[in-house]
Amino acid sequence: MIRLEGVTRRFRSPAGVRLALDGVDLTVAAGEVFGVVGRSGAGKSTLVRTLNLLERPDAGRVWVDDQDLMGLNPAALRAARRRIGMIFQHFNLLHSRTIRDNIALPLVLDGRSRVEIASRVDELMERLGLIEHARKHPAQLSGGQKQRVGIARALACEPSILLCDEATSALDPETTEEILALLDQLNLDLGLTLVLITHEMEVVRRVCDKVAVMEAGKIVETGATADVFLKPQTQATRSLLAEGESRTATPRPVGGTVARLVFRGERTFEPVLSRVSRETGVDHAILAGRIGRFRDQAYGQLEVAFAGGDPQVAIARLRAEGVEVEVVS
Ligand SMILES: Nc1ncnc2c1ncn2[C@@H]1O[C@H](COP(=O)(O)OP(=O)(O)OP(=O)(O)O)[C@@H](O)[C@H]1O
Repeated sequence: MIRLEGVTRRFRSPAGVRLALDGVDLTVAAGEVFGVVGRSGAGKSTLVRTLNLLERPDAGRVWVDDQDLMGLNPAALRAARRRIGMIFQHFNLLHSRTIRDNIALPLVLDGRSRVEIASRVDELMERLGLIEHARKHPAQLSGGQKQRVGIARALACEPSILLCDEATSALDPETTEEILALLDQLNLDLGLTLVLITHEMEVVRRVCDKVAVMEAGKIVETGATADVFLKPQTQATRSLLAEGESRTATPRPVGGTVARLVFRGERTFEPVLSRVSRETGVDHAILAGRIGRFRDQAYGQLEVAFAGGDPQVAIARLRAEGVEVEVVS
């Protein structure tokens, strides 16, 4: 479990004082996959670096597994940090060392015996499909393979938490999917708590149970990913979600009632809209739409203009069928 209370971090530079974190409260439950999103400069990296005190807050508290990290002496903090692994956008591997030695490094620093190190590294290379690369150097591996090495190294001391700072941002879409599937599996197999910092909304949709949206050093919205993404409450979230949306054209103005419909789970695959149309005599034109998956459920979003009959009757029927309806105009 991770808990931040009133965490504040200021940076002083010739340009003045920058408030990177402004009284952040955050709770991440054990075993959760938690995403943190926001624009460049919102404070995401600073936030994730406070979780292991790589960045020491100026004010506030940081608890990890019921330990107050700010109150620990240096030796106790080093021990606590072993329970918190971290992976990075550019992998941060040692280029002069072999893959095997890169993975072994945290165990060597922790003073483990040679026998224990050998057996743990073998186990990690096996789990992450790296056996054939053991004697290679990082430069000989693809981006996806390097991130696997990063993950193996981060898992070496059996952490309960893995912090992922833009871990897929340097990877192509196919490799991103492969690494996300791996993180998803590690969460399920090991009960590992994951905190993912990302600017890619699709990453959050794909793997995160919960999400926090940051703006100017504050968390402006947080909750279950499906709730936050399907019913955003702040402009910051709406504009992040709107980026990369493919709207071929601004819809031509239409008369009548326009509504946004949200289908979740099994509803996504049922012909609810056409059934309601047929039974109520209310037609609809589809103005915009999207279907996809969150980690735990499918979803569909449609913007429709109702035509003919009584739109209120159709809306009441859709709601009775479990479709969420928001009337736009
Ligand atoms: N070491 C530092 N010295 C001075 N200012 C800093 C430092 N680290 C971060 N900042 C400032 O704090 C703010 C938050 O930065 P941070 O890197 O946490 O944002 P971010 O959301 O991770 O952005 P990005 O996605 O671009 O990495 C920014 O205004 C940044 O310029």
